[in-house]
Amino acid sequence: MPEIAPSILAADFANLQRDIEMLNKSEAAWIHVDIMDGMFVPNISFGLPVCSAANQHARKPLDVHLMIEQPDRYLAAFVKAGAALITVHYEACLHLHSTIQRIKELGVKAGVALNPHTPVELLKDILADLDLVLVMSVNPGFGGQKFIENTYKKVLRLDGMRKAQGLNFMIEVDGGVNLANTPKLVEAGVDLLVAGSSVFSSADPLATIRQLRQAAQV
Ligand SMILES: O=C(CO)[C@@H](O)[C@H](O)COP(=O)(O)O
Ligand SMILES: [Co+2]
Repeated sequence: MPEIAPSILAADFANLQRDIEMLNKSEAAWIHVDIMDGMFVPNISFGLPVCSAANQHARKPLDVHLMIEQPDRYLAAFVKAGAALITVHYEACLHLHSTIQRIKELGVKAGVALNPHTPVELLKDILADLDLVLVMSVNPGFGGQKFIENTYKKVLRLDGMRKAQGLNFMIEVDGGVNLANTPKLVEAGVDLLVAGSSVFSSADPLATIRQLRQAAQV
């Protein structure tokens, strides 16, 4: 069943505990944590202390999306800070296979994210090692951007590769996800939908998460 991972990038940082407690009560399956270093992406979000603080209150697993250069330097620290799943960017890893093995050795799930211009076919020889592939549906770095329509085709191709290889990694889509595009994304093969501004900018975030989950039952 497709699940929802609200991104706390769009939460009220001055009331982060309140917003995480709201997510605890919600139908969200994961809490998405966006880490940006101002180098891999042109924005700085927050780092280890905020991830740790979120983890102290979260009763859902943390899905940590590392938008940072040379992520190997921080893998162990993010596991200590509460990550249950760590996703690194294909474009940020020179030795991706080795990075994925290190994440797994640390005892958490391992994912790879692809920027909008990166073809899913480049992952062919590492798919069997992955728990998740994150298809970026905006250019990484900011919340609140417009969904890129080519994402559907990428997800369809990735789902085809998953079936052809008999694998069961999850497909996650991140950026501009809303009630309107959720059904088509699920039909294309998405298992996990990240939603930042569509949840936290809505009048009733709890209801929006419920509606996103319903929209995903296609
Ligand atoms: O990784 C990112 C952005 O780089 C995302 O996780 C955003 O935080 C999603 O925000 P919305 O597009 O849903 O507002
Ligand atoms: Co993200």
